[in-house]
Amino acid sequence: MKFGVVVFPGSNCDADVKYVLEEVMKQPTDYIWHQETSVEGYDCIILPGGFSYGDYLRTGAIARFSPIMKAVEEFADRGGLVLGICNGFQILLEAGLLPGAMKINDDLQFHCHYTYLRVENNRTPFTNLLQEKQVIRIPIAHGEGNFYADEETLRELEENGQVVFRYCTPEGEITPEANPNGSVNNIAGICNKDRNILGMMPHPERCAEEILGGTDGSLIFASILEWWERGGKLGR
Ligand SMILES: NC(=O)CC[C@H](N)C(=O)O
Repeated sequence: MKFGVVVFPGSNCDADVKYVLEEVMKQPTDYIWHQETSVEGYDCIILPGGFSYGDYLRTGAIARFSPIMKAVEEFADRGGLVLGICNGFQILLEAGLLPGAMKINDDLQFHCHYTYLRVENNRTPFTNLLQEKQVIRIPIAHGEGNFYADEETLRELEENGQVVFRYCTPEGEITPEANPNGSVNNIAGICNKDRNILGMMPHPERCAEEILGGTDGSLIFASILEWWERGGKLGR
């Protein structure tokens, strides 16, 4: 399976993602500079974390106009897998590839620490090796992760099973205390209706090896490979 990691000016998790895909998951992986106009030859595109364009205006608001984003959108329209991590999630929202918007964390602080996530939907290419309601531990690092959607959009997200991860306690309870940024309904990650696009604020690439203190992140990448090996089908 061939991965492409898009590099925007200000991306800073691109090398981490490439390292995990190549060294831990053993998959061929290229960087794709944001001024490229094609993603041909790739099976999964990752928009990594960072501070594209210095987070000016709003996070992701400028990067969404990078030439590569048109190719990413067409790739996603054809059913291609797209994973946006943190700033990548923010870019997907700004690009309209996922619904909703990101606000500054409600305490105005940058949060950089582990969080617990409850898996709300394991019937996606990104979560098929996880159990429904399984609690995983993945770190966040952001100042603008306060996901917001209007009532109608939120209802649709919930009804369609598009909420993939929620911040929770270590026991899997959804509480305000477990929510690091004020995100509506404790949402940490969502997918599109077709489930081939996932945006998540936590960083799976930062916990894919024991030496880094956790391996839960590797389950996301392993799920993608599993899905691919099944010929792009879900279910066990
Ligand atoms: N780790 C990231 O992707 C970073 C941050 C992001 N741009 C923010 O909200 O602060």
